Amino acid sequence: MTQHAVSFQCVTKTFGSVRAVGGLDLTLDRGETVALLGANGAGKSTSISMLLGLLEPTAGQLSVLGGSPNQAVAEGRIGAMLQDGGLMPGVTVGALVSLACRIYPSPRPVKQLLADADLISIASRRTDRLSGGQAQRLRFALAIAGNPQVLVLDEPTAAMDVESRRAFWTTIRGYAAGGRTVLFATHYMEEADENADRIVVIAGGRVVTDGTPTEIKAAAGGRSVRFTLGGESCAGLDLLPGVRVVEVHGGTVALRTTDVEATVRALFATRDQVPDLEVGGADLEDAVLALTR
Ligand SMILES: Nc1ncnc2c1ncn2[C@@H]1O[C@H](COP(=O)(O)OP(=O)(O)OP(=O)(O)O)[C@@H](O)[C@H]1O
Repeated sequence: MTQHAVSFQCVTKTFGSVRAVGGLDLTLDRGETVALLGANGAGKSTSISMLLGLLEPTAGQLSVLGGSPNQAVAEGRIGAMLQDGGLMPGVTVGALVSLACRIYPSPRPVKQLLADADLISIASRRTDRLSGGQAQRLRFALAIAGNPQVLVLDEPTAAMDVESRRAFWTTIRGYAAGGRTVLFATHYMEEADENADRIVVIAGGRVVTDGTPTEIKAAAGGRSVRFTLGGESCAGLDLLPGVRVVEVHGGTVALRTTDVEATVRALFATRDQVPDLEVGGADLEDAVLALTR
């Protein structure tokens, strides 16, 4: 029996002439929280659908907790929150959560679920009267009703404002802290940066980058040092320690560096002055773009 929570081995999926997933090799260990990033059409949703047994791979092997996706779904060992997961209309939040619990062999207690998803105050509200954020919290409760070891979230916070998003991630982190595996697809880089142990970037349904947020930012030379040239030449800036890229816009220079301290020290050693110096935080979005370009 495999140790992996999730394993894709050379998985492909084609729809007619469209190759949505082109040989995906990816394993997730138990207890990991992994962000799946990629441009529109990169194959994130298709991969997630195969993981949940909603689509059959055209070729390759896929397993969840050592068994097939369908087996894991039936046993409540994998739960999911999908982008357009419909909610049964005309019933209350509490009734729908109770109903979901009855489907699974070892569900979480209904009260616990309502508390985990912050639904207690709206338990008697009808599901078709919920705000976008409340509906997402309900989808989250339904996703964890079977107490799954693997939780899959496809752009879970797309309909949420900043505050709801923050509260939602606190809840997810609490759930993941019990040794569960969480895989989430997102377009929000800061969400991946703040919440994932590991970031996997896919393009054409294949992994192009896989590492911790820090590793990915470092690999792309993710920090920037900016200053005003003030009449001085930019010759030699590309030779400063750590510098990977030199960009000059008007009178401003931006250096992308893997070693901010060494770069700044060398700058001061080689110039009389470094006006308007700014050190930019590592930017995951830039890093991912640089690595997928
Ligand atoms: N049922 C389908 N029939 C035909 N083509 C499909 C089907 N589902 C997906 N595709 C195509 O497969 C590719 C991958 O789509 P997918 O939805 O998996 O990407 P994604 O990374 O989830 O994109 P997004 O970020 O926009 O949600 C796209 O080119 C898409 O048009």
